[in-house]
Amino acid sequence: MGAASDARYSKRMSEVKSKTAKFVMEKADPSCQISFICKGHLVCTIEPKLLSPRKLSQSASMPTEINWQNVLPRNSSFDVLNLRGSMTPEFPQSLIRPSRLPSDLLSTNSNDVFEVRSLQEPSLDSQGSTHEQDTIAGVCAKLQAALADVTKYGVRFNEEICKREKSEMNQALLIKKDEETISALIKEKQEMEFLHKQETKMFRRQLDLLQEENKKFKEERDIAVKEEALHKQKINMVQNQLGLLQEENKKLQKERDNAIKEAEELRGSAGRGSHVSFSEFLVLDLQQATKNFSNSYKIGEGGFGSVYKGFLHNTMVAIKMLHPQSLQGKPEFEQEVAVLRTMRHPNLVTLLGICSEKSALIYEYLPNGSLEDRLACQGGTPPLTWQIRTRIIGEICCALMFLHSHPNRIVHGNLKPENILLDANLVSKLSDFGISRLLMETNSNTLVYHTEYPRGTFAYMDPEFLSSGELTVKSDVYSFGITILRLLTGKSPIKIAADVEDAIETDSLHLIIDKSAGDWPFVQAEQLANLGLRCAQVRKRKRPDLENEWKLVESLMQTASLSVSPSFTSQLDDKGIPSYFMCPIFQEVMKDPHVAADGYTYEAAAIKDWLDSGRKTSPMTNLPLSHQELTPNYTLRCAIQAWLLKHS
Ligand SMILES: Nc1ncnc2c1ncn2[C@@H]1O[C@H](COP(=O)(O)OP(=O)(O)OP(=O)(O)O)[C@@H](O)[C@H]1O
Repeated sequence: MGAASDARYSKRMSEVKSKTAKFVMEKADPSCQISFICKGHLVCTIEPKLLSPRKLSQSASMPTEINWQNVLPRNSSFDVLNLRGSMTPEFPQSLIRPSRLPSDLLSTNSNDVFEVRSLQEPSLDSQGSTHEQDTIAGVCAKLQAALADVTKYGVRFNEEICKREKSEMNQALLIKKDEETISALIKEKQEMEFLHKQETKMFRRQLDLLQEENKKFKEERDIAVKEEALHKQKINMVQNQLGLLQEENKKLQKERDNAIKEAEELRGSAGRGSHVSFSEFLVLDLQQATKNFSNSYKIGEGGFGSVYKGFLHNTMVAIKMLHPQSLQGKPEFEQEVAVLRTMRHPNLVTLLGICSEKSALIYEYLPNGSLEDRLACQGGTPPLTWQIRTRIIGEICCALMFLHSHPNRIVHGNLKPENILLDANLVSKLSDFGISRLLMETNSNTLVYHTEYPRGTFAYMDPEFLSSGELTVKSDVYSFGITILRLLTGKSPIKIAADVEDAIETDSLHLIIDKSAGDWPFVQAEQLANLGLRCAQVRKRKRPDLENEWKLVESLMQTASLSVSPSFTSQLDDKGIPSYFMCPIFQEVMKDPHVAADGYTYEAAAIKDWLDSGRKTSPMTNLPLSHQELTPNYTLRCAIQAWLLKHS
């Protein structure tokens, strides 16, 4: 049994310390051998004493009533091991054996106990022995109960010890793990430090490189800044020089214009030269207007060259550049300039100027492109209505009559929808005078231009001009006829006259009229078809004079109620009258409008009075008039009449 609590153990300990142990030592049966232990160490042993038979009987009769549970405090650290057996008077040493060493008692095996075996001594007398036996049996029973308690307690103790040991082992394991983790962390830290050192080294190297680069960059930037400053200085100088040159150029242009004016004044009315505002442009002007002939400014390409859109002297213009390698281009360029600079008409494209250095022609810009493109609805534009088509026929008729009756007697020579351009209000203007010709009077009093190389667009070309090389006003009438049929049917110009003729003969004209133009009134359509066919006769002598057809054209325009073109109505004066209808001299709505040599339209009586009074300059521009001829402006007259009808 325990000699004392573990806390009190020392190596020199040789006797029991606890009260209970002392009590047991004193009270235990002398036959018992008891070993006292503390913290697993044997402290002392009391040996059993051999008793005399009397003493033995005494002791046998003296019940050993030790209730160990009562003796030992429950929470005592003093340990009572499992004792089993019964007290005997004789307790031979050989019968007591420690089954295990005290340290082994940590085992939970309930059999790990000191075993005490009692030997039943034979009784001395039968009565006394029976009583004695009963007493011993009772004591034994109590002792066994006590031993059972002790066994239970011991098992619990063992369990407790096991738990502690396990937790200690776990702790040890945890400590081991912690140690491992710490060593791993230390290793990692060392690696990190190593890497950090390496990175720091690299970073320093890079920093050095960057600093070097930065230095270089700064040096280069300083040089660039200096160069830029120099460059700017140079640009300023060049700009100043350019400004001076431009001013000088303006002066020169002014001087030149004045010189031309003077020359023309000297030449008098015989002069056929420039009299309307017409300029010579610099290549620089054109470059600025077209962002150096950028492709995004290109609007067309023809046999003559490329056409660009541009903004020149606050005006939108179209610039036609002659192909540098074009052989025919140069004479065409000169022809176009010769014709257009002397003429102004509402249905002729206005030539604003030229750039001789680049052989460029500068026109007013016509935003709706060519009639051919609009008939083909190129770019998704809506189809032209029959009313607009009828008006265009009237306008072109008017332009041709103007050209043919001009003092210079001009034949356009290349009339076709590609050469009819449309302004913002779809008012048509005849363009491309490159192969137009001034007619000469022949011996037979007919006006003809003769060439061995007839040029033009085959489908629209007068067949007699093709075969004879004789260009006359009737050549334009033929082209005009084909253009009328094309506007009426929307068909290709090749064989168009034959197709329309067939349709009329077979009463199927309605089938070939262009439906996209809307509900063309049949009578009107038929009249136009017949007019087209008359003009497109193969024999020129069968073709009509346009003046003779004008009445019909005028009535067609009026019926179509189109004569008031949007361009006329768009500019109304305070009384709501289109300003184009007013005579610039009389300031009244015109009844008989006529175009003068300056391109402006006047009331016939007003301009005649002006000229008869001896004045030789334009009432609008004050510039000399190249001639005194007056041409009726039929389209305008038609427009005025329709407008008056509507507003009466
Ligand atoms: N004044 C203008 N305003 C707007 N566009 C124009 C103008 N002049 C020409 N164009 C555009 O440029 C295109 C080509 O012009 P044009 O037919 O006059 O060139 P060209 O070289 O004389 O052609 P061609 O082969 O008929 O001789 C036209 O179809 C038209 O789209």
